[in-house]
Amino acid sequence: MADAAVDHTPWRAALADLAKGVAAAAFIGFFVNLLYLSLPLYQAQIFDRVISSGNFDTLAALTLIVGLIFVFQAALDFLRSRLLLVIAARLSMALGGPVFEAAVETALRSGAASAATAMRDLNGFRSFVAGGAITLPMDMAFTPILLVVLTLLHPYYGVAGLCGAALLTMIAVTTEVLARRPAADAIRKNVLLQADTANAIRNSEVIAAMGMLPELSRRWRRGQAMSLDSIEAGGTTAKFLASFARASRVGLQIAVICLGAALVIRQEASPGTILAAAVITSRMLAPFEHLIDGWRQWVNAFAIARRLRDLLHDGARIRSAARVPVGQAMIVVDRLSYVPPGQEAPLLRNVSFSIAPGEMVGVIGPSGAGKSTLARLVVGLWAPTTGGIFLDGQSTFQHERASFGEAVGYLPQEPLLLDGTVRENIARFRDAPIDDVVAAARQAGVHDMIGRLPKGYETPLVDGGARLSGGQRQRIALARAVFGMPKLLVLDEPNSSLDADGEAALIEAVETARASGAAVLIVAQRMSILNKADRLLLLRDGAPAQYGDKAEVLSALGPRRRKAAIAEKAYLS
Ligand SMILES: Nc1ncnc2c1ncn2[C@@H]1O[C@H](COP(=O)(O)OP(=O)(O)OP(=O)(O)O)[C@@H](O)[C@H]1O
Repeated sequence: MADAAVDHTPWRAALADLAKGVAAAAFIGFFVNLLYLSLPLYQAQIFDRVISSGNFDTLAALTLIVGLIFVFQAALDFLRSRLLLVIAARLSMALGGPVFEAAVETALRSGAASAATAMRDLNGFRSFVAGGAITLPMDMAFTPILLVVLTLLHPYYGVAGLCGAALLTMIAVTTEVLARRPAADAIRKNVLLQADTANAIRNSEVIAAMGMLPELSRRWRRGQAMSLDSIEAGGTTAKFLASFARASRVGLQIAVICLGAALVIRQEASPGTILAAAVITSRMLAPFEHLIDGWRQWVNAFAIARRLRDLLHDGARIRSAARVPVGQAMIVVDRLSYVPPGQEAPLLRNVSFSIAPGEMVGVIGPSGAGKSTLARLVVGLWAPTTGGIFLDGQSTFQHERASFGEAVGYLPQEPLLLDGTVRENIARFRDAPIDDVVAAARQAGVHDMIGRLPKGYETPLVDGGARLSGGQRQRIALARAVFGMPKLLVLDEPNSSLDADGEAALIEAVETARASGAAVLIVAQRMSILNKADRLLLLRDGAPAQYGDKAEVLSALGPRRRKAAIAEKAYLS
């Protein structure tokens, strides 16, 4: 795997942009915090100057100044929040596309759940940046200044503030230690529960038809109870310690007032310092109180950032980024073996064959022999473990996807369509002229069927075309596969849902593709289409049992399969 292709650009660029934005927010935050000091200073002046002198002009002037300061401070505070919202949106915009692409790519190897996690992570990271927690370190960085002011009022106030900060930090650390495991457990169980829900919704027809809902509902409620248990276990501890922290902050304020009163009685401090010290202590301890919740958010944000970085790294690493147009429709499969990641037994062993332009090779074999696995490897969804698959001399796995996709048509065994119109689906969501779309539909023999849909080519499809019949879906997916006259056509059981008419249309579509010089690989059970193949490959347990001339391979199939082929031919004719 070419490490030279490693691309950190989107992640690094987004982090650099984030760092700049956060630095600007920190700069504004410094003044927001600084201006808060005007309140205790105002209080001290009122007590020590205005009340003793009884001067109303001084009172009015001080009040006006402090009022203006607070208006300015509120404006700065709003500016900081707004800036964080903008940075979060920019981060989302910058990473959205790359994360989406990497998530879809990763789903090929790690399944749909990991892709869904990636999109949730991106959202979580955006909320973290937009929310208050990201400013926590900035607010805490102001603590030394507040401590100095407290100490200047009287060293004992400084000592009290320092003790308060230490106590609240200890509470935050204890909360993190005690609640971390149950919180992680609750998140894990909740993800499973969500997957269970999505699965049930996807299979709602089967569930309703066979009355499986009560049992599934019981299973879901068991999962929900377990998830709630974990939430409660972690939540109770965290809530108790958060209440304790809140009470401690109020208690510390009372302690500072009490300390101030004692200092005034002993004439070591002026009365004005009492309220000023209480307000500054409260302000200084606020971020430490939020540390209990903020800590968790920072830990989560770090975990999310690591996952997103790895996802973008892995997603970008696996394919080449350079466009290489496919010239000749020559596909070569060379001593191909495939072992799925994390497994030991190979699904395919030592498979070799080639297809020249205009040729067709059929793949047959019993269920589970590895036919679909071979089709997926040929279109470069997975990386071969050993050996290779080359289209026009380039590895089908490493090939840059857009230029590869322009030359390839693929019809998977379970052809799902995407949400969008029939036209968009056939055109693979490219901005293609309608003539090309109609040409592909005609080639797949589906033009008339589309004409009978409510809005013809503009009919919107939802849930992967769930409201179409299996045969309709398969034929629209065939039109999508032959769209743009691909040079390599890989069809995995393209006739599994087709009637005789559909089968005839399929044969015609494949013949047209071959006549235009396409190489065709077809996985099929029925002989009608296989009769058109130049050569057959018989797979058994992932290994080639027979490869070559059609008649030779069929003779190796045994009498039962031959009899079935003859009966099928009679039915179709
Ligand atoms: N991602 C995967 N990880 C592990 N095993 C897999 C994976 N995909 C398929 N398999 C296994 O590989 C074997 C071959 O599957 P494949 O779908 O290629 O068979 P097939 O010949 O197409 O069967 P059928 O005719 O029933 O479609 C099966 O045993 C299947 O369970």
